[in-house]
Amino acid sequence: MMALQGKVAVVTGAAQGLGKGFAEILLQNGAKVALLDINEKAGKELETQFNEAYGADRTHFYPVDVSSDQQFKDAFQKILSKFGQVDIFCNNAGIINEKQWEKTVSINLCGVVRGTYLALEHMKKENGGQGGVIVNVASLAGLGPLAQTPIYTATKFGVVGFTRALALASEVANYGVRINAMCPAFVRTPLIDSFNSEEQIGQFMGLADFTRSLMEKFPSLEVEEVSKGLLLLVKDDSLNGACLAMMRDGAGLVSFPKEIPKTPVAL
Ligand SMILES: NC(=O)c1ccc[n+]([C@@H]2O[C@H](COP(=O)([O-])OP(=O)(O)OC[C@H]3O[C@@H](n4cnc5c(N)ncnc54)[C@H](O)[C@@H]3O)[C@@H](O)[C@H]2O)c1
Ligand SMILES: CC/C=C\C[C@H](O)/C=C/C=C\C=C\C=C\[C@@H](O)[C@@H](O)C/C=C\CCC(=O)O
Repeated sequence: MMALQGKVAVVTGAAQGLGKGFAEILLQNGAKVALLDINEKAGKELETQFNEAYGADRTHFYPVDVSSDQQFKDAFQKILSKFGQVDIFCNNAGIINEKQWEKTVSINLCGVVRGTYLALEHMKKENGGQGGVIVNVASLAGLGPLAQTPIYTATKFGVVGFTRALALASEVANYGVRINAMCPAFVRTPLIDSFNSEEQIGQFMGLADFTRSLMEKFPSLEVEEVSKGLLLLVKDDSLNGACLAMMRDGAGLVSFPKEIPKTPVAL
């Protein structure tokens, strides 16, 4: 298991919700944490709260829009200047917006790619790096379709596929970096109210009751429960290319079929 004492972690979308929970559990386990978020007010307030709770200078906030290549790169350099290294990188920032769907893709998928590649360039052994672990936050909607949010679903399937492919590349090329994905079902954060917002859901508002039925099938998890899943994917150094599915009735590592289950058709 990876010891976190003295390690340096980066968490995107850290100002609230799951990202705040992930940052806190990493701090509680001895890591220093760089908080990245587009919400500057909330991020600065959380930096102060965490420094008071876990010791001065254990946390620093960096205002970053993960859809901006330059902002992400600039922040990463500032993090290296302040902390000297990055051992853990959690790409968590994400939104639901089926109307501004290019924005959703740019944040949920492209933002994860940007963060992953920044971390990988720093961590991989062929670049003189010390190795490390990257956790990309997908969703249960990255394993099965969420009818009301086809674009969000596409981004999460993309995060799962990208993570698994890069984990395989890391194994084959011996990068010394582990890359895993988290696939939680509904979690009690402001994000899940999106399904009721015409501004975010647009043409799919008529499917709100279908999502409500899914919320009955998958009762909401608490941030604290999901944060334990992050800790597992960070600490268990046997896990690379793992997808952790998390639902109220339990969590499990997804077993992807070696062969695609299919019904033969005559062509
Ligand atoms: N809440 C759920 O039910 C649930 C379930 C599965 C997966 N997820 C995923 O977990 C992640 C976090 O979701 P959450 O529920 O905590 O949502 P949230 O809305 O509570 O928090 C998201 C955070 O990301 C930040 N953010 C948004 N756009 C950004 C950008 N362009 N650059 C930087 N930061 C940005 C926000 O300011 C906010 O602090 C998302 O990727 C989401 O898809 C959420
Ligand atoms: C409005 C959306 C709110 C939050 C999005 C967040 O990512 C939460 C997603 C939660 C659940 C998604 C469920 C998707 C369900 C279906 O695709 C279905 O096929 C189930 C998929 C896997 C089944 C797991 C199981 O039953 O073992």
